[in-house]
Amino acid sequence: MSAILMVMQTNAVLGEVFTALSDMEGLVTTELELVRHLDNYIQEEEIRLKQLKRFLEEYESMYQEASEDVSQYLANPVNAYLLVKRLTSDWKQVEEIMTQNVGSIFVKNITRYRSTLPFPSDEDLTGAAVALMRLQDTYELDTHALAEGKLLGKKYSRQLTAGDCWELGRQSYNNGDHYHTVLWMGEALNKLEEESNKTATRQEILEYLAFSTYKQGNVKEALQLTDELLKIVPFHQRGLSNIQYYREILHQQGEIQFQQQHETAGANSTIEPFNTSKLKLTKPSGTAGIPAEQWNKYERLCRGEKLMDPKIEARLRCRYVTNNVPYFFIQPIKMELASLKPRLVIYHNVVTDEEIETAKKLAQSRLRRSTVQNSLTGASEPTKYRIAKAAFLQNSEHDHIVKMTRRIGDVTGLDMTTAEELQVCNYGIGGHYEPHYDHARKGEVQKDFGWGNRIATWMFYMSDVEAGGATVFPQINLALWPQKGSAAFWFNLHPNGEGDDLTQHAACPVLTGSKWVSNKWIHERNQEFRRPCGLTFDAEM
Ligand SMILES: O=C(O)CCC(=O)C(=O)O
Ligand SMILES: [Fe+2]
Repeated sequence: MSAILMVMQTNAVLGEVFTALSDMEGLVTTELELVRHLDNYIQEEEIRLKQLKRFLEEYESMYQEASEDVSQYLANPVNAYLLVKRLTSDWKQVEEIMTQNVGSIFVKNITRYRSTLPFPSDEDLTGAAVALMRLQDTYELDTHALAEGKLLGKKYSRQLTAGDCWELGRQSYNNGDHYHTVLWMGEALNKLEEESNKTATRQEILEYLAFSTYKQGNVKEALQLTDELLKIVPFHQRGLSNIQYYREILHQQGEIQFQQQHETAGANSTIEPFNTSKLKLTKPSGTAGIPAEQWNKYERLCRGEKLMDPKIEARLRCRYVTNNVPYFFIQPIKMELASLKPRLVIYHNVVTDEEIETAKKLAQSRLRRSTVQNSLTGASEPTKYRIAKAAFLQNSEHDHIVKMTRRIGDVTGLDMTTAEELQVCNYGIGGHYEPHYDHARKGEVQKDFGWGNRIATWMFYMSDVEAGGATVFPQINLALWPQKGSAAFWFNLHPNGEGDDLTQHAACPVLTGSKWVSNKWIHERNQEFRRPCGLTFDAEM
């Protein structure tokens, strides 16, 4: 991935809802409203049907009476009158009730709600499905366990139906992701067998599963699946041409004999569970541009694997610091050394719960899908590299923000007047930020504040995260686990102004819970006497 530079804000509509958990909470209210509407609608329809039933009963009983002896029945002038009445004015009422369109009134009301309540879009659905796939890959989650609503051995949600699995497979297929299509269509196929009320059809599942199985390089299995599809729908156009194609490939590979080419591949008449472990499947690797082994390390760190050299780890200590700030003499700050090279520290209890609440509240209504600045064009655009929402807060907005900024200045000894505004960031389902550098690297365009490059990053952790969501540094085998109230600090640039490539870092996808962080990017200008520039790369901070 070309390094991502400035993180900006936009009003981009794509995936506006699913990208932050705080906005997703609004969807629960939306759903409650819809449930209430549907309930009212059903009640109204029931009243309507009751009225019709009353007419029916009356018509039936009158008919019964009349049919016993028609002429005697009609000899009664009242009966004659009632018969005429029933077939004229009464029937008009029946027709009116029958044509009452209660549904469309409710639909209109709901449409009106769409502008006032948060509603997810199709992009949100795709985004949420992609996020689930990302979690599955990063944390090596088993498809079947996920479909059972289990995460890390714990039952979290209700089971997915065959139809739900099919939909996840279809979303993956539409994204050109055949690996996850096979996993989820396979699960859909197995789930379908257990269902008494079918939520998908075998035919629909097989159509996707067969093709994606082929795309993943399993021609023989694709042939069998297509064969099964053709047993259900013998004239399936695409199925017929695909099976021909698969047979030719297998024949060329010497896998089947010529006479077998026109025979069915011996698909079983009994339905066996579909077993993906027998297939050759290739997991899509991360973002283009990040070497596979680096991506692999990033994922391992996210999963909590310990990769740091124990000798280095043994040199990491905790201590209390005062930085010669009188206030800190009374209450020293607990500093934990997380890495020596580059020097990276964690400060504990450096932001209060009240300050966190203020920052979240101020940001809440302004959270926008994070965009990144394209390093070639300089344009800000929404991206799959960073799925989160962010807002920038000015010091003038609240005394708490001033205090937070001042504290960063006091602890780091750096000048805050050239720092960027405080960026508050919330991650939603599978929200993440792929490996990147905070500073502009050689040849890259960064929004120019006239303050030089981002010399250092200060990041407050404003929440704990139930599972996942670590900040990892793949080049130095380091994972930081969010701890509400603490902050991470590191220099992105060497003292000579060159970027430090070892500071590459990423936000792992959030598995469960909600993650809030806030970044203060500190710039080079005005730090000349606070962090004198050096000539070497290795000068200590
Ligand atoms: O959320 C995190 O853990 C890291 C965020 C980050 O690296 C960034 O916003 O630049
Ligand atoms: Fe970053």
